[in-house]
Amino acid sequence: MDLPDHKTKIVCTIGPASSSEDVLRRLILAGMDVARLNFSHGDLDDHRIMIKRIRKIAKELNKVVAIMADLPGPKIRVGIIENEPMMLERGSHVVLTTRDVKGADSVIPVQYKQITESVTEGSPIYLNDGFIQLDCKSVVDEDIHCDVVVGGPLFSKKGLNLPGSKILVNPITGRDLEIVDFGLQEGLSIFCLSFIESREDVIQVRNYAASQGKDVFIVSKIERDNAVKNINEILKESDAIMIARGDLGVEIPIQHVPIVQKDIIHKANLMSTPVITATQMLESMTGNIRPTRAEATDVANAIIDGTDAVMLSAETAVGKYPVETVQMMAMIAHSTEKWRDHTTIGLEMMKKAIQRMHPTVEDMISIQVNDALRSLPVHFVITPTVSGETPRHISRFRPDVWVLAFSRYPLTCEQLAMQYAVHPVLASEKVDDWEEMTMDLLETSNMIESGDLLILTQGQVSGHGKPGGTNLLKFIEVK
Ligand SMILES: Nc1ncnc2c1ncn2[C@@H]1O[C@H](COP(=O)(O)OP(=O)(O)OP(=O)(O)O)[C@@H](O)[C@H]1O
Ligand SMILES: CC(=O)C(=O)O
Ligand SMILES: [K+]
Ligand SMILES: [Mg+2]
Repeated sequence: MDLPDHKTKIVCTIGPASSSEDVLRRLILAGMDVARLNFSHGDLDDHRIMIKRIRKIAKELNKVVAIMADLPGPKIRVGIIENEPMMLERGSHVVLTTRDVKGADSVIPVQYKQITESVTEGSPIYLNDGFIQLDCKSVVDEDIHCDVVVGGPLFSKKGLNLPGSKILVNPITGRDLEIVDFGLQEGLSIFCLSFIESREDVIQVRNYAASQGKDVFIVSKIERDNAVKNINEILKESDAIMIARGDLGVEIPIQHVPIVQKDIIHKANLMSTPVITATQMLESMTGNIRPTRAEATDVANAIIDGTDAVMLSAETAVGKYPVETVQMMAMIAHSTEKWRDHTTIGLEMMKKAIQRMHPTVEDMISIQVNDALRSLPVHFVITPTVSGETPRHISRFRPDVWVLAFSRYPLTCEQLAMQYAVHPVLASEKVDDWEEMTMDLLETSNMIESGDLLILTQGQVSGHGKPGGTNLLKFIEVK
């Protein structure tokens, strides 16, 4: 068993720059915990190949690497631009059209047919993550006439945002459900829902999978104003949250993003819901070997805010330095986490907040484990788990020792790969004495020595493998 020297988890978007076996292997060795497949790009056959390849290499390296399918949702995109990039000049006039044409001569095709109903005179329209801004002047049949307020180069398939306008399509599209079918067939369980607005959207996908007899792990992407407003109800229904700052930073005023990030992370931490901070974290490393000071600080601040995982998009999908970017992220995490160990303010705040919210037995166990970690020189926390609940509860306090989560269930291990300070380990089906098994493993891996102190959490032996039953805390001194 190899433990990294940072506890923040790293999510990498896989794309042309990272799809070879060699790069994937180096990404995993550099610290990739979760591979994100963005189903907005590539076809299902490409994704099938990637799933097989990632699984094969993870197995060779004996490492849990989760695969996360990010569904397109109703993301609006421009179509194909003939001579890329199309340069949009400030003050000039362009036409967005739903006609089936290629982009040329200031005419830009858009795939979302109802855009002509969504916008009216005065509606702001953003392209390419908000870098280009248009102002709607008039809608004539299938054409939207616009002034360019902020210009720039436009490439094919870039996103289009309409903050403040009503989007006339359900956040969960037919295409999304087809991809869920595909993912379930390929043995995936983790799905990211793009542009959701309410708990109903999450429930729809969960019920859809349940109707096929499958459990899914849902990562709700917060990238619309309504999702920010409905964060409490969305958190209750979701298994994880992603702060998808790319679209979020256009859908809400960009100056609100930092505080929304802190607020959502805090709420997710209290509920033991893992949270991923995404987009532009080390963006300049797409082309450069070093990040900017602001980017390095952004990664560190997200960790200090309490994020479980940090995510790379273009940096690993299409960047020049995918492996170096992951190494950089790991170094920033390592350095930042060392600082966190010197503060207990977070622990006290978390304890008070949890005690105000009707704590359960599991909440109290997690508080006691973390209290013990502050007072005693504990080496590891060992949490045999069925659903992953116990390690998640303990992890939310951001402990400075590893929580070793042993599970018989491969999907539980994958789902724990995005959890701060939790190291999932796939255990054999046959284990019945967890204490004996884990002690043997730690000894043979030379991870413990005589006199070391460990904590083991245990549930009632019900024989049903029913999750949620952890009610014992045991201190073990290594003989
Ligand atoms: N599988 C892929 N194939 C080709 N390019 C990809 C792939 N995945 C990502 N990219 C590229 O990397 C960039 C950043 O990736 P990212 O996943 O953030 O996509 P996005 O298009 O901005 O949309 P989203 O809002 O869904 O994240 C994209 O603009 C795209 O050019
Ligand atoms: C990741 C993503 O979808 C975003 O940042 O918008
Ligand atoms: K997507
Ligand atoms: Mg997005």
